[in-house]
Amino acid sequence: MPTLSEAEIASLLTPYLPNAAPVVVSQLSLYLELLLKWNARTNLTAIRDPEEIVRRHFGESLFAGQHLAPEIRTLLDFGSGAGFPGLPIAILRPEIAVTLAESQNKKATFLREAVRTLGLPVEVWAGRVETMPKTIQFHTVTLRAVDNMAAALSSAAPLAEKELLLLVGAPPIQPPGFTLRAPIPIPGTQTSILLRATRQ
Ligand SMILES: C[S@@+](CC[C@H](N)C(=O)[O-])C[C@H]1O[C@@H](n2cnc3c(N)ncnc32)[C@H](O)[C@@H]1O
Repeated sequence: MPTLSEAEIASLLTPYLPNAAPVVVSQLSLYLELLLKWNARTNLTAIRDPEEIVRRHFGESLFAGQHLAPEIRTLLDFGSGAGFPGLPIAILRPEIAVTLAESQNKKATFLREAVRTLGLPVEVWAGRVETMPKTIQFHTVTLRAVDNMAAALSSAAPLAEKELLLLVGAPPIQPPGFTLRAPIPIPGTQTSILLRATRQ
């Protein structure tokens, strides 16, 4: 028996993604079970309550995913941790080639297992973003809850062809060459906002 039924997951997601498609909810259910199993023996996320994982991690990631332009084909999730926001975005928008970059080995190992279990064509870069080939670019780079956001942004900016999509507590300094758009409130939280920075 899954920890939460698919109906319960869909209901918890309603503020972030009304009318989630059944295929999205069933993929998220698999992801939740795997995350709970791994998190019981290795610390992937401090959020342990399944409903909170659905709301905060899945919901906020899917909310961000809905603010991506329809034409996006490539996306890098910088410091993906246990997969947020990149993996729910890959579930929501399977036509996007998503790369999850994560420098901690145990988290990158989990990400590889999650991608295999979910059967998603997602790449995992197990290392620091700064060690990626300098020639690579992605349409959009996402960042959520990355420590030292200023340093992360200066590493992320050259990789973003069009846009940075940030889930942050407060607007950061505007990265050179980008225009910060108006902050978008995220449902269910006063502590973080969604920010788009588009290349000028
Ligand atoms: C606080 S966690 C947040 C994870 C996830 N984005 C989330 O919102 O739950 C930040 C993650 O970024 C990773 N990280 C930080 N700097 C990185 C870098 N330069 N390259 C790759 N991963 C990085 C860390 O290992 C950590 O797992």
